[in-house]
Amino acid sequence: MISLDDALQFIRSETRPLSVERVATMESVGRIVAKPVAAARTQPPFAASAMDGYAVRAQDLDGDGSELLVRGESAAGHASERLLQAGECQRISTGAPLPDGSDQIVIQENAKRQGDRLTTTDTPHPGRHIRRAGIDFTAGDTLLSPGNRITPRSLSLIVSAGVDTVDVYRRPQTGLLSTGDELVEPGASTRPDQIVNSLGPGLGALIRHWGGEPDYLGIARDDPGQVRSRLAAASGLDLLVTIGGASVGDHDHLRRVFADMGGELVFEKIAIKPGKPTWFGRLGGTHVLGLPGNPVSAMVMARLCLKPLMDGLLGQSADLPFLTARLSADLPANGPRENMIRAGLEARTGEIQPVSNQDSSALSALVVANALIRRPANAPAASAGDAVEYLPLDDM
Ligand SMILES: Nc1nc2c(c(=O)[nH]1)N[C@H]1C(S)=C(S)[C@@H](COP(=O)(O)OP(=O)(O)OC[C@H]3O[C@@H](n4cnc5c(N)ncnc54)[C@H](O)[C@@H]3O)O[C@H]1N2
Ligand code: MOO
Repeated sequence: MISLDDALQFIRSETRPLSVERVATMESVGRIVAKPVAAARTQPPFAASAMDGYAVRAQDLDGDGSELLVRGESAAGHASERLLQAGECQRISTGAPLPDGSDQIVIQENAKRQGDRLTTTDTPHPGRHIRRAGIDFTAGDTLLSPGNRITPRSLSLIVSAGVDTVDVYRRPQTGLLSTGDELVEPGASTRPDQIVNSLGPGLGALIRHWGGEPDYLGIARDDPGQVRSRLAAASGLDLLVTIGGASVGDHDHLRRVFADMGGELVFEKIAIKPGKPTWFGRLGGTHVLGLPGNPVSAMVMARLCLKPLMDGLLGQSADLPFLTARLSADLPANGPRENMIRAGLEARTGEIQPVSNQDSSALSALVVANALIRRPANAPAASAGDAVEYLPLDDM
């Protein structure tokens, strides 16, 4: 058995970023940037008013009731053609281009207008209420860098910059294979001795959420021939995730068939709870990650191993973002396996506490939890108030 850290080291050394493809900006949310994204235009493209009011020449203001002649208007989308002359001002709206000759905005609250006469007691402050051209970015500026995930926020940014396409890493094509005679697909009628294949949809959603393209390969029954044909169907994919059949039972054929087909094992068994039977290898050019069938074990190990594996394929850091919090309850000494305790982190107090049900089949407890407390192998008992490492579960 190896440690989680060693398993992650193997995963890192086995994975390389996938090839790069060009996608339309409008379709790019969730993708990982592979090449720097540069602005195709400057924003704002012109000096613009930040307020509704009047564009003036600062030198025309004396702070003592200056009187100006209102001539012309600059509205958003309708730039004024007029050059502002001495003693003149122009009506201007927020976001409208500054007329040539003006260098200050008087907001309308600070002015009194009668016909084409404007009086204001504003003092001269060149640049007041003006957005210079390019205060957001200038054409050619790098807006997004390799490794950045395109979010709704960054989509708005690159659309404003006139970027039509983005070079991103190809999505990992990820096969997903359930195994077991007891499994029934969601929605089908079930006998009392059957179990709904809940991990198929759950892991499929995680694969999509983490930037992959899931390819569901169905349920392989506990039959070596069927397991073989499903493994063969994964050839050509970047990654195959198998569920169940990872342990040592008489009906756990997966690992034997994988070896018969020439699969090369990188590691088997991690000294961790839950998730000990997790294994990792390669079949042809396809990475294979074997997750245990117990639902909590599978979900936890997906977070701990599948996410870093996919991150590696997507040119991302494969590190797990552990944080620190204070315990609000005592913990007993830990055994020889590192323990990932399902826990609730109270955001208000920053305190963390295990949820009551730690069974590796209890999805209800995983859903109540929002974090995993990491207890090192053989850790001594811990007391309320002690600092512990935890992993937030907010991205799953
Ligand atoms: N003698 C030993 N027995 C077990 C060991 C061991 O070391 N020695 N390890 C235990 C641990 S730890 C785990 S975790 C489980 C993992 O077993 P498998 O990966 O072989 O999983 P299965 O036996 O196929 O299933 C276990 C459990 O999970 C349910 N399951 C399976 N697939 C799904 C699915 N797609 N959706 C929902 N539920 C699923 C299955 O019905 C079983 O209840 O082994 C221990 N045994
Ligand atoms: O991890 Mo098994 O993963 O302890 O139920």
